[in-house]
Amino acid sequence: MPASTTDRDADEHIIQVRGLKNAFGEQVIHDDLDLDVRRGEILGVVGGSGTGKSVLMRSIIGLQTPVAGDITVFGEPTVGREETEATNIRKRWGVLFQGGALFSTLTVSENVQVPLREFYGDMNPALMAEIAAYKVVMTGLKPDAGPKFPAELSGGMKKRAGLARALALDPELLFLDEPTAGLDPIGAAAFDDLTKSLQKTLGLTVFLITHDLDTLYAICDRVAVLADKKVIAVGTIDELLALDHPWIEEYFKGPRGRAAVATKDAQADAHPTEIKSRQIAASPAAATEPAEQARTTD
Ligand SMILES: Nc1ncnc2c1ncn2[C@@H]1O[C@H](COP(=O)(O)OP(=O)(O)OP(=O)(O)O)[C@@H](O)[C@H]1O
Repeated sequence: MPASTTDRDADEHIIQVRGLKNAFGEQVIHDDLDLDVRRGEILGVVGGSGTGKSVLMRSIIGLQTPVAGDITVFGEPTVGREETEATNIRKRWGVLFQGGALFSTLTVSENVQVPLREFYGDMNPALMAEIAAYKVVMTGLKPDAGPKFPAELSGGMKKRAGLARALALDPELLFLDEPTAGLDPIGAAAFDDLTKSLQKTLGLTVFLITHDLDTLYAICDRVAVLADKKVIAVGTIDELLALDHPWIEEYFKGPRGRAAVATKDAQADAHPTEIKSRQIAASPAAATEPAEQARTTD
């Protein structure tokens, strides 16, 4: 039987948010916010500090109960679901929280195994360790990172370890909250390349909160702008600039925005047949090298 229009839309939009309202006491964070995230895209989410980017992410993944509104992920409603019903949806996404949020008393391998234990507690421990080792290497860390504790890792390595944990369950959807914050420019660029490469090879959809203009230009298919308690615009950067909105103009055409464009253009000129944001391999070494190039953040 052919899929109905509704089914097709739900399939195309991995995340659908309608009429979202969030408030903490008198402070209204979101009011009548709508957003669609398309299958297979990297959606950058930007907005001034405190506009509610992280609260939006937490609402989508069920850590924040909205005052009003509907959220569907993979076509399934997530607001007000019973824990047991939500589990099947939660298995299909991975989350990298701001700062990595690794458990400091667990090794990298044990951190990566946390979601496996949560959702597949009866899995053979040797298999869990094997899966963890695979995810560690997949994120560009050396195999010997597995037995290390977070305190023994650089900032870039911690982010990769957090990403390895987010990938533990082979998710279809990845949430990244400011993944390049605190990284040096080369480490940040390498992390961007890693994200793009994972999106392509694993067919991931990525919801990416960032303040990093280089990341937006380098890897995001579309960008959603949060302001005035809503998503005021979604589109490619060119589409957003055509809107003539003062905040968007200021954000993308300010000095840092211009620097990000200049970096992108310079690299496109250097590699006219393959427009790569930065020619930095997503290698473990790159994540720990000192800064050598300019990088722009807002
Ligand atoms: N648990 C909470 N209790 C009360 N207020 C909260 C809570 N979580 C977030 N807020 C408030 O909600 C607003 C939005 O926070 P949020 O962390 O989503 O902003 P953001 O856009 O991600 O900011 P930034 O870019 O600085 O990380 C802020 O004013 C914050 O203080």
